[in-house]
Amino acid sequence: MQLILGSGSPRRQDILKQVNVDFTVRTPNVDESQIKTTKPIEKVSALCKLKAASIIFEADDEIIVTADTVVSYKNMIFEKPKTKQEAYTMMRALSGQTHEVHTGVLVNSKHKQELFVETTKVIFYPLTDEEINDYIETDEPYDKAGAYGIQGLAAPFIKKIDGDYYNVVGLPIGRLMQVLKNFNDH
Ligand SMILES: Cc1cn([C@H]2C[C@H](O)[C@@H](COP(=O)(O)OP(=O)(O)OP(=O)(O)O)O2)c(=O)[nH]c1=O
Repeated sequence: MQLILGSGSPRRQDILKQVNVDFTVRTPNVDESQIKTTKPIEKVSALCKLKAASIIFEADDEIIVTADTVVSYKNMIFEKPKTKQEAYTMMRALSGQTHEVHTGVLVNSKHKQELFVETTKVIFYPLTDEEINDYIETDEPYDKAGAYGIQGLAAPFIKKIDGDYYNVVGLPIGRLMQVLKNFNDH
């Protein structure tokens, strides 16, 4: 079996490296705007399927893992902010509140697919305008769902999490390894 990480996300690659898993990267190429659903679980599920469909098997024994992460708050989905204004709005909404981070993961071989969605609750401390404005001046928000990186400069904003930390960073490694352990390729 050869593990292919179907993701260009440096965080997902770092998490797999951290646990000494051998893998190669194949970056998906998709137009995420095709997926119109406003339901977060449906959305991450559809997006990891779409990403998987854009990656070609190069050998019969490959297992290709794709993932997608969104933040949901009330009835809104927060993806990557495109502008400073969007990043501000997301941080302002999350300030002092509880939100959810959902990561969909698809494990795909030529014979079998397994999809799951892992959810982590995150509680933010109340943030001042100065904290938000300083943060959105950094590069950090713009390639991250919800406009923050728990693993970076946003660490002090976090009051509490309930669930898998690695899921917030983009890859729920524990659950993924459980699936891979039991993934019978026949
Ligand atoms: C909430 C949060 C998200 N993120 C990241 C994880 C994901 O990389 C990103 C969400 O974008 P995704 O669309 O899930 O993934 P991606 O575009 O980075 O990579 P690819 O499609 O090639 O797999 O947000 C953090 O790094 N820290 C956080 O605290």
